[in-house]
Amino acid sequence: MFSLVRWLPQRVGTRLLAVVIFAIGASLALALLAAWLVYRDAQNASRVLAQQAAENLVVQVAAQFGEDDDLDPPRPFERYNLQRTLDYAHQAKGRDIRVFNLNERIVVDTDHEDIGTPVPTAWHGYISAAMRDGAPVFFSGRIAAAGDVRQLFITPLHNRTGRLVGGLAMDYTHLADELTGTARKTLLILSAAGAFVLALTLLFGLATVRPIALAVRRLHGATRALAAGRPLRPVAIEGHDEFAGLARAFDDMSTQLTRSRMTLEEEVAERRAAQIALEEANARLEERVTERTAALQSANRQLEIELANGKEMARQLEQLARFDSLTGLPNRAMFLACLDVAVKRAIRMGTLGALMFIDLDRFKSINDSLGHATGDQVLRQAAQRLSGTLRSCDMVSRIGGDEFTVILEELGGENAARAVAGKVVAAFLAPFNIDGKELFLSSSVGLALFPKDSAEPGELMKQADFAMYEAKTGGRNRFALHSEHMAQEANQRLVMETALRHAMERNEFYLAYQIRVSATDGTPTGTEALLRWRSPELGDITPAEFIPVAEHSGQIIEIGRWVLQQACRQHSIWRAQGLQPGLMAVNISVVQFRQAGFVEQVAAILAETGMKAHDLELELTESMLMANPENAVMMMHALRALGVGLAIDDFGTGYSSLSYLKRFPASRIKIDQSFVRDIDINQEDAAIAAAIVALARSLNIEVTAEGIETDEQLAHLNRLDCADYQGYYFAQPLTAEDIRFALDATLVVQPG
Ligand SMILES: Nc1nc2c(ncn2[C@@H]2O[C@@H]3COP(=O)(O)O[C@H]4[C@@H](O)[C@H](n5cnc6c(=O)[nH]c(N)nc65)O[C@@H]4COP(=O)(O)O[C@H]3[C@H]2O)c(=O)[nH]1
Repeated sequence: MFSLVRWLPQRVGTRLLAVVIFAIGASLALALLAAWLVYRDAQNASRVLAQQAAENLVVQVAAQFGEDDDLDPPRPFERYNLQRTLDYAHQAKGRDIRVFNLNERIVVDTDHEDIGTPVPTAWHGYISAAMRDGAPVFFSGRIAAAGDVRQLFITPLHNRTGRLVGGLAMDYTHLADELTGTARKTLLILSAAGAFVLALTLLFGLATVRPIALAVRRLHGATRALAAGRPLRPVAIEGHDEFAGLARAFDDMSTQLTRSRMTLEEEVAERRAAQIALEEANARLEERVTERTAALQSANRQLEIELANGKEMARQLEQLARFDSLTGLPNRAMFLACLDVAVKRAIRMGTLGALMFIDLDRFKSINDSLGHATGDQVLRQAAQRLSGTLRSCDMVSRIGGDEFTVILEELGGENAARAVAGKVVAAFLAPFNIDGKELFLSSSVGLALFPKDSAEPGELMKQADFAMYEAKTGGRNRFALHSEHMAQEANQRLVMETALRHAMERNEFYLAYQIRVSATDGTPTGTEALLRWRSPELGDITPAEFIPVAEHSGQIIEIGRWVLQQACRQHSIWRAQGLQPGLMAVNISVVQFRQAGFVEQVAAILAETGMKAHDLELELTESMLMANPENAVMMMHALRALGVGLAIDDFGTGYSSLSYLKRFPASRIKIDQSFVRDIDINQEDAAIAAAIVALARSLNIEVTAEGIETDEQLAHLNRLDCADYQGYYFAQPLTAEDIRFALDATLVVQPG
């Protein structure tokens, strides 16, 4: 049975099943209706028959008593007749009948035992209805309390005059059973069959519809989820029916869909990312395009401005290329071009021209001490002064620094050139007024004539330069004309410069040492290292000759370091030999002093040679310090910090301001030879020497007098308060070897 129930839904569609159930139900309902109708008709028929029988009986009963007779109580005869009539009816037709009076007491009954008993109380209502309506009333009820339910009817009973005298109750169950028995059985069978079929159908329906509904609900839910785009879950209907097949197909489709959706989502995500990246790249591109456009526009504007300014700039560039921006005078390039033309013209025209080189004396120290702004103003005023002094046809140029040139053409003769040079020198005698301050400068002028001295511009320049150098070394504030002698000198300088280049590597230098002695007891207090150059080609050359050349060429830096190293090393050797060399004085050039890292160089040499710093004394010239006093003070402090002594050489020649002297941390002052030379015969020199000593003493600075040659000089100096003496009087500069012996000897100071 159950396997059938399970099998059926697999083969029958839900709708078909519903139709079948409906058809079976409808057929059963129709059959039941038909049976019920038959049963009802049979029942009605039994009632009609029963009523007819009752009416006959009533007629028969009524016929048994008189016209006005009553049934309460019935007369015996009447009762007898009535009883017989009923008994006959009972016997003939099997009908159970009773007659009751108006008091509802049974007066005649086919069941004799009930006569005289009241009718059952349950009948009262039906009796009243029948009496009131005058018509029979059918009902189901019990005759005895413990009896079966019977089909009964009650009908009123009248006597012959028509007066109501009681009622008649008849049990027509047999009749009804006869007529309705078949119909009732049919109805029962149909009902039972219908109930069974319906129950079976319901069971089938439930067994069939439930899984179907469940499957349909799951599938429906899944399709709705699919339609709404929600995540899909497996429908998972087991079995082999259409729903299971559909569910599998649906699950397969869901899996495919999920995969393709995931792929699609990935693709969408990738595309979205790509789109975002593209949009960002686009935005960046746009930004850059905007920036570039702005930059291009700006560059374009700039270009337009530059183009507009182009001509002006070209003009300015040309100006810059040919003219000096500070003074507005022609520059070196322009000057050279003009000189070339001037020389050629002079040759062609047979005239005389002159090239004038002008150098401003003391300009460097003004520039260093008062600053470049002041220096620039001086240069501008110098340019104006020159231009104002000369004729407009004379070409004034500035060729660099404080160097000016003038080209003079068509001169009457050599004297004319001298006259112009004299005018230039005179022009610089007047002070320069810079920001309310008066500055005194002078000029050194060199002259070369063309084509007389040379027809070659380069050579002319050199000649004029040498002449200017000559004027400068000759005491400044003057002019000098180029001469053969000068040319020779210049040539010699050139030769010397060339020879100097090889002097170091060929070991042509050596040091001489001049002893310095104590002014009180004449014992050696130190030595001064003096540089010597013995050139194989040029012979012995004095420092006074070659040091300016070495300074000019810059070779002095290398040479000076060598001197310092050599002197310190020698000092250490003497010490190692057990001598007491005292101080070692070493001359320092202005070029060395200005050199960056000079202090470090001194420290390194001391360390390298093992010499004690306090045994070393560096000699600096007064003019060197005054060239840039501020810087000099700084440098001197740094050197003193090393422990090195500092002597101001040639003191008295450099116009030191006393205020500066106070600030220079010098440990010694050397009175220049020029004051010592005539100290015994020249009162002024003697006074200056005395003043220097007094000043130094007041500043607690030691004094050395140098260049002492005679007893007279010494005698005069002995009256002053010098610490040391130095000069040929005591010792010539000697070789290191000779110094060894000299250091041992005690030199006696001759009293004046
Ligand atoms: N007439 C006379 N002269 C005397 C007497 N006693 C010494 N002298 C000379 O006077 C000079 C003294 O040196 P200075 O004043 O520093 O003057 C030095 C110094 O300024 C410079 N010099 C010498 N050696 C060096 C050096 O190594 N480096 C630098 N930068 N300059 C040096 O050259 C100058 C000349 O040096 P030198 O020719 O050696 O000349 C030396 C010395 O020989 C004397 O009694 N009478």
